[in-house]
Amino acid sequence: MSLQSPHLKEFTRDEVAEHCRIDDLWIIIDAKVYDLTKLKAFHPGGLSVLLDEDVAGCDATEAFYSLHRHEVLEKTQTKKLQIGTIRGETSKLHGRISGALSLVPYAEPNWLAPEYHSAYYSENHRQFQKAVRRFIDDVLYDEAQVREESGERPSQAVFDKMAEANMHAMRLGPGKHLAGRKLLNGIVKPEEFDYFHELILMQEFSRISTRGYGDGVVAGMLIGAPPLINFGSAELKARILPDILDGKKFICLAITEAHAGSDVMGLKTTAVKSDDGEHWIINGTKKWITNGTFADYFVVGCKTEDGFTVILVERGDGLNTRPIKTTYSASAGTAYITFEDVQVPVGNTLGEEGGGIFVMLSNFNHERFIMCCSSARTQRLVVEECLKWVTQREAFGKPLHAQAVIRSKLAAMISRAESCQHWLENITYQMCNMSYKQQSRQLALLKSHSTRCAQDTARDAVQVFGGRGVTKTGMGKFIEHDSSGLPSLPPLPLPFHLYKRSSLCLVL
Ligand code: HEM
Repeated sequence: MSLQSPHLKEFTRDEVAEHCRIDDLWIIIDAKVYDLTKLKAFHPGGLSVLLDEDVAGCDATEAFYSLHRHEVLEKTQTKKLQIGTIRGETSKLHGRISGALSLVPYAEPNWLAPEYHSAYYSENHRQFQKAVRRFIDDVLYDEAQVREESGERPSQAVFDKMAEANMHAMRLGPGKHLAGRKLLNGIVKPEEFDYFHELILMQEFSRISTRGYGDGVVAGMLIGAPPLINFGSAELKARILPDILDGKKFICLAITEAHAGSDVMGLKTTAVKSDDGEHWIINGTKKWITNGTFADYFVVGCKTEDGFTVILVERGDGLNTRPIKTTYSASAGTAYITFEDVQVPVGNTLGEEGGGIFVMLSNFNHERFIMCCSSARTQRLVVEECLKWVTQREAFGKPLHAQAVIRSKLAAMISRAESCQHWLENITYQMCNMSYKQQSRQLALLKSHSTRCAQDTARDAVQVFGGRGVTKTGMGKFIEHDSSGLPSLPPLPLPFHLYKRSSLCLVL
């Protein structure tokens, strides 16, 4: 049975060739016939390129793919331009297939490639990976691309679907917070969920390749909820945690200030006890707070009489948030926060009064782990984009990959991605078997290694893509996205801004 849409006709190549004029302009791309007569006035690449003698009325497949991403053909406006197909021929090229593995070499961690073996992953991990990929492709991917650009935060519909699968809870890693929850339709039992499941989850999330939206999907919870889980009172946890894990309420970590960032003891926000000793009165500011614009709860680092104390503040009188513009998308909800005589019950203190530094440090290992997962997977995406580009792009009469200098860069990128992934898997195995305290040194070293590799790979990718590596749309858009914010590293063909990505920063 033919799946061809009824409005599409069949043509021979000779018939298409007759339509090669400015007022009657057809082309063939991958056995599909497009009428570009109306597009020509709006084509971002201009008219003259469409009238070239090897484009107008011709098979422009190669010319098209050397300049456009496949997604251009998937847009509704482009689909309307298709008038038919070439008789006796079928299309061979397709875009992303939901849930599928990439066929580009090195685009997937090698435990997912059929020819490789791994001592770390069980059959359950493999089933879990398939289900998570399908979920992310179906539920998050398209919205992420649109909202990264518009700056809107992730929709409540996405949060709800994530909650239904218990994604929010799983993203916090193994632990008691999973108890009694049905994880991704029951694919893994809460007590069997381990750090490899978490690694898979984090890496599959990184594939959406939208930094702001990615952080908008509750990065605040990843760093804000652990202090509540580990140091909050039973009453506080029972009242607040379920709504957070169910995606109904949002929490963030509010430590950094305009005055001090990593110098936590230099913070100026104060919390002073009320005369009756029942409340904290908080005054001060916080800056660069991920998810702050939409959070309901703020885990706030304050200067107190005894030193540094962490307090959970609920959105209310005296607390105001406003968005601040950053290198990445406003989808992340990055905020500047002001506290003016904000009154908080003393029962909202997390951990000991004056013991805030311990509360903060206690989650660093896990944060490092998350960053290592994301950094290793993002490098692989860059490798995939580069491999696709050097294959389809021709320069000096041959594909880019025929140039030795390009092959050398690709080899270096691939080696870096492999080294980060394999060290990560080894550490993940240790995490499944070591105490939390024992894990810290290895994780800190891996984070340093992985983020440096990511910077080198971003720099090489910009060189492979040339001007497209600094262009927000088109072929190099993911490379620009990944490298924007990085400080210039010589020798570069063009100046570019370098990147400060939470998952790629160099702090140990
Ligand atoms: C279905 C047919 C086509 C559609 C819908 C289309 C659409 C587009 C779009 C959306 C862009 C902007 C890409 C971006 O930066 O995001 C673009 C750019 C461009 N297009 Fe097309 N195009 C088509 C066919 C062609 C063909 C056959 C050629 C001939 C070689 C061509 C040449 C170009 C050029 C030179 C650019 C500028 C590329 C750049 O800035 O790097 N287009 N086109």
